Amino acid sequence: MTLYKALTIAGSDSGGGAGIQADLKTFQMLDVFGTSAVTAVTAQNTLGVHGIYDIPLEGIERQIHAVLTDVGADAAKTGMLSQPQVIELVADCIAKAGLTRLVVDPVMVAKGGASLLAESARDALREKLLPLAAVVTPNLPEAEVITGLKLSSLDDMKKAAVVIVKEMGAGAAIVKGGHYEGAPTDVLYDGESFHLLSAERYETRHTHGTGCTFSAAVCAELAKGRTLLEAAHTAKKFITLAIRYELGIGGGHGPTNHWAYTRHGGDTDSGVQLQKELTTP
Ligand SMILES: Nc1ncnc2c1ncn2[C@@H]1O[C@H](COP(=O)(O)OP(=O)(O)O)[C@@H](O)[C@H]1O
Ligand SMILES: Cc1ncc(COP(=O)(O)OP(=O)(O)O)c(N)n1
Repeated sequence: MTLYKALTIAGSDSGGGAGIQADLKTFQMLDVFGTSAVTAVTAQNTLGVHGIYDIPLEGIERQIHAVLTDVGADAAKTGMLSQPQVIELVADCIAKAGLTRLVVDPVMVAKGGASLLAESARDALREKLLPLAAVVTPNLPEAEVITGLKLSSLDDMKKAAVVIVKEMGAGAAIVKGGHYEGAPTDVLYDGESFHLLSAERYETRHTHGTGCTFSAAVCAELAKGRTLLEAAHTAKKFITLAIRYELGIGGGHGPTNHWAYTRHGGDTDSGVQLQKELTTP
């Protein structure tokens, strides 16, 4: 059996629902060996973020170096990067390592409202990291910040995806529709065509870490050599089931269920629709 490996460069969530913890659980459930470089430690639970402790730059660089020079990585993803210097360092490490299967989840704000990326880091994100990404996975508010566009329709989401790819140099973009009212439809643009990934919306407060889990699933599938479309389709099924089969943990925004995809017949039971769009915005 071939062993595939993926590296996550992100923040630690002590509550286990988002960040490094969500990424490693997702890699494991999708049969990919996970490694990590922690950028910041958060004291966090389902009720919110109670403290943020940044890891010194040298510590981040050494973790990435230790992983890449020995274990290796077939793909990598980034999550909470906190500060502009961290983005610059991570971009430099990724470029030097020649890692091309890179998923950038441009984490900015946690569900409870805590800021996970300094405003001063936004330019570095756009200029240094996005051009290295095979795919960028912003939610609606993140896509608005990155592009400066106001997004209130599927057509707007398509326009934002085009800007991220054509003007900012990312290989592809998946603008996620979890914050959009109605069915949670995500727009994938790969520089040529659009695909819509849609599913039923589940009314639940247990959606902490949905973005981390989704992007980690894309990363795991890319590590196995799947195409971006295949990876996004699996990731959408993974997150849809993880939300549907909620665990009911904690008194606030609880974590999603990382076991659900394998325990509930992921490929048959998710109800996810993948549709190629024939119109352009
Ligand atoms: N209530 C929900 N029901 C079903 N799918 C959802 C729900 N909320 C989010 N999703 C899906 O979860 C994934 C993560 O999206 P989103 O919540 O927008 O990201 P983030 O956690 O970065 O804010 C997307 O595929 C989105 O469509
Ligand atoms: C350490 C850490 N990283 C990322 C997030 C944000 O995760 P996300 O998947 O966007 O989910 P929500 O926090 O929005 O539920 C985080 N909270 N902590």
